[in-house]
Amino acid sequence: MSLELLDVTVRLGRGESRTTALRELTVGFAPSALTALVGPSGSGKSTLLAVAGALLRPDEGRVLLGGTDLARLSPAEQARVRRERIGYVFQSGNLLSGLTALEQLLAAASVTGRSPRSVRARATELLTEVGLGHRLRHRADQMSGGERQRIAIARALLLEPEVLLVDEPTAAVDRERAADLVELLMSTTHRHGCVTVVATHDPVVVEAADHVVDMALLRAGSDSAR
Ligand SMILES: Nc1ncnc2c1ncn2[C@@H]1O[C@H](COP(=O)(O)OP(=O)(O)OP(=O)(O)O)[C@@H](O)[C@H]1O
Repeated sequence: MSLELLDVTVRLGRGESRTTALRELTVGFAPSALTALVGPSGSGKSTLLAVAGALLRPDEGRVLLGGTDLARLSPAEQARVRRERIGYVFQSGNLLSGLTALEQLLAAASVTGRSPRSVRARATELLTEVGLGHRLRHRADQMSGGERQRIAIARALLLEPEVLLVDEPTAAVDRERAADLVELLMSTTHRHGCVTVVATHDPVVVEAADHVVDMALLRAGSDSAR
């Protein structure tokens, strides 16, 4: 199932700080592919992820996931799409305070109606894949930024979303770990056939990606895909 933004315009802020963050932007993201979203600071990468993830309703334009226009859904329908179809790995992490790494994943699964028991083995496997197998029972709020980011990746992958939106996944980790994370995101994308969009400045991600979309070129009216 592909994800398309058609003629999307987003204005943010009020009064003097009012900014057109995205202007008449059209871009498509293919399933079973990881797209690196690059571009200078302020070019709209985070805004694009928010619109693509039904976190922000565009002022104009359509956001098509399969046949569904996410921009036209009611707030309740958008919430359901967010819960059931989209995985987010954002810098803030949005982890729950007081819970261990493993509990973060089990709690996320229970929100979508899966029993903790049925997902425990898979959650353990994913945390091991992101290099936290030895820290399953450590509290996430006592871990580093990079470790918390890795928990957020494992949590998103556990729910096997159709769309995986990732903001700067390698910003807080060392080079070796960055390569491992990219490999995990790539293999998961290809295995599950999801649409993966990764906003990044990191050449490690750009090199590995199936496609690259440059916000600077999009704004100029075209996009670069390879
Ligand atoms: N709440 C807001 N109010 C007004 N303008 C905003 C707001 N949030 C973002 N902007 C502006 O919208 C534009 C796009 O911002 P966005 O955060 O999407 O860029 P980005 O490419 O993700 O940047 P970075 O690489 O620095 O994270 C920028 O010009 C930014 O200043």
